[in-house]
Amino acid sequence: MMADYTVRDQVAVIELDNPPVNALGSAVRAGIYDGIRKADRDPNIKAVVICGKRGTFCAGADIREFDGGKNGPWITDIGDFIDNMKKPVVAAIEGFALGGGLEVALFCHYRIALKTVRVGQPEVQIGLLPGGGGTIRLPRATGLKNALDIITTGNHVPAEKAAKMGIIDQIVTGDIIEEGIKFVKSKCNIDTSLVCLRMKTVKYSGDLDDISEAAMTKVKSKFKGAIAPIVCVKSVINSAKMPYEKGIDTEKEHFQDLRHSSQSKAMRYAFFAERAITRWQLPSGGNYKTAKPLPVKTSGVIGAGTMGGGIALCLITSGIPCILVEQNQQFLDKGLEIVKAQLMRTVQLGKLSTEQAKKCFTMLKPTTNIEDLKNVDLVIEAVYEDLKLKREIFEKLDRICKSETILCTNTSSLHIDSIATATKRQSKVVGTHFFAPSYIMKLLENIYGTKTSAETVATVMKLGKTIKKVPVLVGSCTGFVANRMLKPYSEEAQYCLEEGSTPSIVDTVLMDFGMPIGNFQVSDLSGLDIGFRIKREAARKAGVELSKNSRFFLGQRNCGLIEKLYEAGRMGKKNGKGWYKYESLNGKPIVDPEVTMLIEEHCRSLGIERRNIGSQEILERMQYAMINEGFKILEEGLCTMAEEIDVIWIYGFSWPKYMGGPMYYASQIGLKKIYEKVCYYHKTFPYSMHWVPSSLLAKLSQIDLPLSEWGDVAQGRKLVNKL
Ligand SMILES: CC/C=C\C/C=C/C(=O)SCCNC(=O)CCNC(=O)[C@H](O)C(C)(C)COP(=O)(O)OP(=O)(O)OC[C@H]1O[C@@H](n2cnc3c(N)ncnc32)[C@H](O)[C@@H]1OP(=O)(O)O
Repeated sequence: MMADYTVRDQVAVIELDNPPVNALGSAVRAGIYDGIRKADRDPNIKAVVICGKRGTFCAGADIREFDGGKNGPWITDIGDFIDNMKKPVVAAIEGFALGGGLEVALFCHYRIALKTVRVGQPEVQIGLLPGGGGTIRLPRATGLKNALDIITTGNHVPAEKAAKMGIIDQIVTGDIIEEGIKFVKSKCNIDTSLVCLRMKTVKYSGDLDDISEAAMTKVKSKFKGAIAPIVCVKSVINSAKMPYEKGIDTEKEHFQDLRHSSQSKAMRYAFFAERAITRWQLPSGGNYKTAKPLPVKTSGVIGAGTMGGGIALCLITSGIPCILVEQNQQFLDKGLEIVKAQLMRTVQLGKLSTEQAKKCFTMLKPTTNIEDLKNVDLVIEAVYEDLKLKREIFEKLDRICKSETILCTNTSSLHIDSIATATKRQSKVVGTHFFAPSYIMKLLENIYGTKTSAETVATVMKLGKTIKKVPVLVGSCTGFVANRMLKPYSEEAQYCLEEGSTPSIVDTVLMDFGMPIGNFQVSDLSGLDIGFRIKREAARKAGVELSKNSRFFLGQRNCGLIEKLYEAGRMGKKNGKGWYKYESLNGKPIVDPEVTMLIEEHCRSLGIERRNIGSQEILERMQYAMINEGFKILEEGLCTMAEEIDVIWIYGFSWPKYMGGPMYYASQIGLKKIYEKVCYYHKTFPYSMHWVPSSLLAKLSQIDLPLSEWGDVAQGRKLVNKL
C-alpha cells in the first residue's frame, strides 16, 4: 500500500507515500480507500487525518498512469465514502495539494495548511479537467467565479489566498500531523454532514448562461485551439446546473474523453519533456548530476537596449542585484525608462505590488563604467550582434572581472568559441540566448562552447530556473537550435509567396494549425531590417554581392523579397508597414495591396510563374523543412534528445503545447511519411540545402522507435542495425 496507516491518540493518520511527489497512482488511491474504511470500522478511532510524506501532500494523479489502464478504486469512491462518515476527516496539507491531491482534500470535511502551501487544479495544463470531482466540489467550496478562474488557468493558489477563498479552513504553523490531530479532535462532536461539500450549494451572482458565455469567450481567446479549457468551463457550470451526482458522472465522462484526446497526450508528453531536458549532459562527460552550480549573488548586464533591459529585469525581479552597463548616459537613461515601464506593466498586471516593484528597482545599479563589474559573479553581455564588438567586450571583461566570474553572451547566432577565445577563461564563457521580449519569453537557450566547463553550464542552467525561464542546453552552431530551425521554416514561407501565396494566406494557415501568430507577423514585429541585415552580413562574410534580383545566393535558392520590401522603406510594425500595414503601433496587421503588387512584380521580373498553393503544401513545406533540420541537429549531437527541440519550440516560438512540439508532431505523422515528403521536396527544390534529407531521419524512418530513443540512436547509444 502506498499510504501508511498509523494510529495516534485515537486518530487514524493516513500518510500518502509515493516518492517524489506522492502522486495519486492506483496503489495510493487503494491505500487511502482502505485506510478510511479501516478507520471507520474501528470503534477506537474517533477521527482521521490525511497527509503526505516528504513535506508534500500530493501533486495529483500519477500522470504516467493515464496512458495505461491501471485500475484501483476511482478517486471519487474515496469522496463518496468520506461523505457518509460520521467521524471527521481533515486534510493536513504541506507543500502542494494539486489536481487529484486537492480533490482528495476537498473530499475531507476540513482542510488545514501551512502558510507555504500551494493548492490548485492544474489539469487543464495537461489537456484534462479535474476528473475527481474538482469541477463540482471546488465551486461548492469557493463559489463559481473563483472555481472557474482556478480550473481554467491551472494557476497555483497560495495558502492564505486559498483560505480567504474558503478552500482552506485554517492556516497553521508547526508540525502538520500534530496540528491535524489537534484540529480534528476538536471536531469530534460535530455533525459531519454540515461540513460536507457535497451538501453545499454553489454560490454565484448573475445569470448562469451569461457567466457561462463570458467564461467561454475568455478561454477561447486566451487558449486558442485548446479543448480542455472549454470542457472545464462546461463542467464547472454543471456544478451549479445539475444535482451533485449528475455533475460528477458528467465530469467523469468528460475526463475520459479528454484523457484519450490527442491534445492531452501531447501535453502530457510536453510535461515530461520539460523535466527530461533538465537531465543535461556535455559531450565531455559532465552532467547535471556531477556538476555543481556556482552561486550567483550579484550580476551584471552589458547593453541596456530592449534585450539587455529585459534581462536585467529578469534578474532583479528574481532577487539578484544587477549592474546595468551602457556606453553613454543617454543610452543608459533610455534603457532605464524601458525597465521602469516594464516594471509598471508588471504592477498593472498584478504580478508585483508597487512596493515590490520599488524594491526591485533599487537592486538595479545603472552605470557607464564597465569597471563596476569587477566583483560580480556573472555577467550577461547583450549588445548587438557584432563579433568584433563582442570580442572586445569579452577581452575587457576578462581583464576586469574576478577570476571566478562567469561570462555569458546573449548571442542569437555567433559561435561561442569565436567569442570565448577573446578571453583566457574559456571554461567560464557560455551562451545565454534570451528570446524577445526577454522579460516575457520563457525560453533560455544555453549554449556550451568547446571549453565551457560543466560547472559553468550547471550555473546557467540553475540561473535559468531561478529567473523563471525554461533553460535548455544546446551545442554551438550558427543560429544554435532555435534560429537554425527557424531559418528553413521562414525561407519556405517566402518561397511560397514567390510561387503564388500571400503573407496573410501563409499566416492564416499557421494560425489555423495553432501557432499564436504567423511567420510574416513575427517578421513585422522583429523588423524587416533585421532579416535584411542578417542576409547582408552573410553576403559580406562570403565576399559576394547581395542581389535582390537573383534567384540564387551562395549557391542556394534565394528570395529577394525582404530586400525589396526593405528598399521600399517597409521596416515592419515599427514604421507601420512591412509584410502588412498597421494603423498604429498596437494595431492589427492589415493586408496591403501594395505588398501584393510588389510580390507580383517581383515574380514577373524574375519569370516566376505563380500558382495556387494549398494550405497543406504551405504547412508541409514550412514544417517538414524545419523538422528535417531538427533531425540534423540531433544527428550532429547539438541536442542530446528530441525533447529539447520540442521544448525550444514551445517556449521560444509558442508552438502549441497541445501539439507537443515539432518532433512530437513528426512522431504522430510518422517518420516514414515525413522522410518521403522531404525526399520529394528535395527533388522538387534541389537548390535548397534544407531539403537534403537528414541521414538520421532516413535511418529512423525505417524502424519504429519511440521519440524518447531518437537521441540515443543519434548518439550511438542505441545501434539500430542490431535491432
Ligand atoms: C485518479 C485521478 C483521476 C482524475 C483526476 C485527477 C487528475 C490529476 O490530478 S492530473 C495531475 C495534476 N497535477 C499536476 O499537473 C501537477 C504536476 N506536477 C507539478 O506541477 C510539479 O511537479 C510540482 C509543482 C508538483 C513540483 O515541481 P518541482 O518541485 O519543480 O518538481 P518536478 O516538476 O521536477 O517533479 C519532480 C518529479 O515528479 C514527477 N511528477 C510530478 N508530478 C507528477 C504527477 N502528477 N504524476 C507523475 N509524476 C509527477 C516529475 O515528472 C518529476 O519526475 P521526473 O524528473 O522523473 O520526470
